[in-house]
Amino acid sequence: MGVFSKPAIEQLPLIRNCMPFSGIPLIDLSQPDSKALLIEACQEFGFFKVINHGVPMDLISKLEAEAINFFSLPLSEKEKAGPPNPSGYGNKRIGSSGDIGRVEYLLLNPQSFPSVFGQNPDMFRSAVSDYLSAVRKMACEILELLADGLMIQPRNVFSKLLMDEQSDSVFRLNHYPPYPERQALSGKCMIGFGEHTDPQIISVLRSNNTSGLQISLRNGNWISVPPDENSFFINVGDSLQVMTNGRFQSVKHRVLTNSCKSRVSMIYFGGPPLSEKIAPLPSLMEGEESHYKEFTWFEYKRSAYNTRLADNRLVFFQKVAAT
Ligand SMILES: C=C1C[C@]23C[C@@]1(O)CC[C@H]2[C@@]12CC[C@H](O)[C@@](C)(C(=O)O1)[C@H]2[C@@H]3C(=O)O
Ligand SMILES: O=C(O)CCC(=O)C(=O)O
Ligand SMILES: [Fe+2]
Repeated sequence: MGVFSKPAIEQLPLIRNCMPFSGIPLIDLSQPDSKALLIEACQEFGFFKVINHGVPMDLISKLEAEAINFFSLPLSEKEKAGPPNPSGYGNKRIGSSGDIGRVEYLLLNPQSFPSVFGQNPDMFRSAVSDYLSAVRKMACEILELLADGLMIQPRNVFSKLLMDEQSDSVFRLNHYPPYPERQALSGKCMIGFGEHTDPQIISVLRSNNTSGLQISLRNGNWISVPPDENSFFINVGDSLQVMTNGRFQSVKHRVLTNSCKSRVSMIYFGGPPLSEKIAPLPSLMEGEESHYKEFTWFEYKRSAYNTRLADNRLVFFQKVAAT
């Protein structure tokens, strides 16, 4: 992969940061009241933080150490694992429509790892695989609680899509180096990962203790999410928005760079099989019209991957309301 030209990245706007927000919904998975809180969080924010999640800390630390090792390699070594389509190393360019950010990353398809992979590919592969099994289990538990909360049966309507052998899930490791020079001078931040919603059903994000993640509230205000390396953050994705006929809404989020510390994040994007029809669940539709045209995950993904990060990808699949 070629070196990204300096002027293009320098043209990224500087953004004024905001105060960390203390009102992010907190779900304790060990508590019996978590169902109702989960539903409220998905309706109000499309985003929440999870504690008592059951993912062993040693799996998280092992993978984080592998990721740090990889990102510490010389660029020429990392580029041997590129480009990131569909799996591999990427640097500054996000997707194929011209988006850029202050980030380097590994995009991994859990089913097919790139063959060139840092210094000890087998250790890396097994750290990713152990982590993903535990995180997918937690994601399924959350989706089953959501089905219970919505009073949908069977309770695995969402989770079975992630458990399917053909599930089209993605895993991403992001590294945001610190950018002290311009930021320190201006007190503003640069875009690490531009604003977007995630197209899949659910995303499970874990980061180290470096800030940067922001979400957009329903009123359009951006708020900073205080980092917490011991917890997970969950995003409602576009597909879950459609399956709930808009009752839950996918959350717009972005990452700003931190002026003095590296941020390392790991995100599991739980997606359905490519052939799966994505449509509102009939049991949620009593007396309601579907807000969406019919489409498969393959059709949505193909369309989404041709859009820019900040685009509203669902707009092409929305039914125009009759007047
Ligand atoms: C600009 C893009 C990058 C993206 C594909 C897209 O065309 C629009 C969606 C982007 C996104 C956001 C969530 C995940 O990070 C991702 C892997 C995904 O499934 O959709 C990325 C895509 C990417 O980086 O290739
Ligand atoms: O790196 C992060 O913290 C979030 C990145 C993100 O939203 C994504 O990769 O889709
Ligand atoms: Fe995202």
